Amino acid sequence: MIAMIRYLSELLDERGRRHLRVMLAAQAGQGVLQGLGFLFVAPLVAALTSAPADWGRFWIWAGAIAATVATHHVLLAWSTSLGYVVGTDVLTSFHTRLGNHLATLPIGWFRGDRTGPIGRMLGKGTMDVANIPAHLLRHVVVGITAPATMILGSFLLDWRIGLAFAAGALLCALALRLLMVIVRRNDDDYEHDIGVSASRIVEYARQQPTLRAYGVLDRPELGTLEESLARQQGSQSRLTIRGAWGMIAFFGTLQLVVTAVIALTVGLTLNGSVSLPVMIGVLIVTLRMLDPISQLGELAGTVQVNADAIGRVRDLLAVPPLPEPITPAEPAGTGIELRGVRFGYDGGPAVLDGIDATIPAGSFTAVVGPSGAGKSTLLKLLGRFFDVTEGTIRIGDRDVRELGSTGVSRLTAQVFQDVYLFEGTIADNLRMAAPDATDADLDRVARIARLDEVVERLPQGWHTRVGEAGSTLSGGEKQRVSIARALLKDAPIVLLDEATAALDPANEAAIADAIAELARDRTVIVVAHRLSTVVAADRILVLDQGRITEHGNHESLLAAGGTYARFWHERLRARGWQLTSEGTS
Ligand SMILES: Nc1ncnc2c1ncn2[C@@H]1O[C@H](COP(=O)(O)OP(=O)(O)OP(=O)(O)O)[C@@H](O)[C@H]1O
Repeated sequence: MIAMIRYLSELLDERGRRHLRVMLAAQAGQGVLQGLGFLFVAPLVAALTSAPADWGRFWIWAGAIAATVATHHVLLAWSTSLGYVVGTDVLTSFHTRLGNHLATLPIGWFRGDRTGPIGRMLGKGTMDVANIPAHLLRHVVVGITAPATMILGSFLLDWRIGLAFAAGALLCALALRLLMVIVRRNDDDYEHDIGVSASRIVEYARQQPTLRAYGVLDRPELGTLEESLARQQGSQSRLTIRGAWGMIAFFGTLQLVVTAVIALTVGLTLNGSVSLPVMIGVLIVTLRMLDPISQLGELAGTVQVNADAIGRVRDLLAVPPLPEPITPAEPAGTGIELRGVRFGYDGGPAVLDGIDATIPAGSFTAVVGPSGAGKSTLLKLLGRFFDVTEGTIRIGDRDVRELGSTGVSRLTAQVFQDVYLFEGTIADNLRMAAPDATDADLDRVARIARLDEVVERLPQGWHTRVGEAGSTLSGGEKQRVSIARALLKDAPIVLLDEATAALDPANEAAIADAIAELARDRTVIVVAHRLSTVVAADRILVLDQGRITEHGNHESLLAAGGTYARFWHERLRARGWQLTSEGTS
């Protein structure tokens, strides 16, 4: 609980932390007053049952009880409204901190399988975290401070009963801890499974055309969607059932403790060592204590689930951002130099293993190699989707880490295989690259990228919404939009991952022309899959198992008669550039 409060306060700014402190103090005050109110019953009964009745003392204690009840209610109203204030503070700060942090994470971190968990964290997770100060903390704080006050007070009534209460409280605390551990373990599994099935559902909906094209309804290697939903249901019912067993254990312990204390008190009263008013006071305290403690037990599962949500937010906030320079350096040119570049995903084995290459400014470089050689990874490192594990990548004589992400993004335009077009018109999708671009600018880049013929064909031209046009735009046409967008950005370096999918001859020729245009006065690095692109390149880097095994131009590599030449002749026969690992053996 202390850890949960500490995490909460980490999420808040100074004003929010002040609100949180005041709210906690008010709730603790509430608990103490509740405990005192019931403890005061014993002296009140003693004043009433003394012979003769001591009305003076009776009214003093009755007044004290009335004052505690009234103040308790004032604090209750105050802390409840503060709870909503802190909940709103947490919500605002949560979104701002997460949003800011996500913006600093390496682009490569945003893998498809993270969509589900992030979506869930920003939706349900947000509400879970805000729920803690708004609804839960009061019950937790009062559930601890009220019984603690009553237990301490009971030592004043009779030390033996006080000791029994203290031992019982310890047992109840252990049972509560057990309940929370059970919930935490099972909630972790449940959250994992629900994140996986959320990602699978999104994938299932998005990838229908591919799945149907191959006559399957699912990706068997990942298990069926039904299986992932069944796993989620399984972990949900385990959470519920095991949580229920934890609750039974907790409430059983509580009942046992209450029965033992009552039996002890009655026994001590019967043998004359405890007075009747003390017995009545203890009985009232014992029964009243059940209320906040039971609420604590009932809410323990929810508290744990919400505390887990905070834990996940902390984990996400702990993902190291890409280090950014305080003052980004200015590159002298757009030549690229890679020295001893090594990289492995998530600290795993090296996917690129000692890459050395020089890519002169204004050159057109094609990267070729078998599937899985590391070609796309190399492109991603050049775009600073990740930082290298070892070595350096320099643009214009400056390490990309000195240029910062914004600097690298300003210098590069990226055209990747999976062209993502945002909801909006074709013009909107292009203007993402240059919001102030005029219609004439759009027409100019469309001509170069051969997008003009696509726009002319569409009934609403530039104003065709991409959502509607999704079905009418082919893969090649989408890549033309992407190339036009890169042209509009007018960045000096273009990173292009050529589509592997087979294109019709018209699209293939259009894209080849567009790439040639792109390369006219820019530094272009293409992961090339088409023979026409490879031949057009000034330089070819042959990548195999994370290393550059050959480099040169088409003629020199053919003449060398090595891997490239073998691939070239094979692919020429196959009419396409689809290298496979087997080809190298
Ligand atoms: N996000 C990722 N996390 C972990 N491993 C990855 C990730 N992306 C790629 N890899 C692995 O890195 C290796 C190189 O992948 P990369 O996509 O760079 O190869 P490639 O040469 O571009 O292949 P292809 O031509 O098939 O696209 C592969 O073994 C791949 O499984």
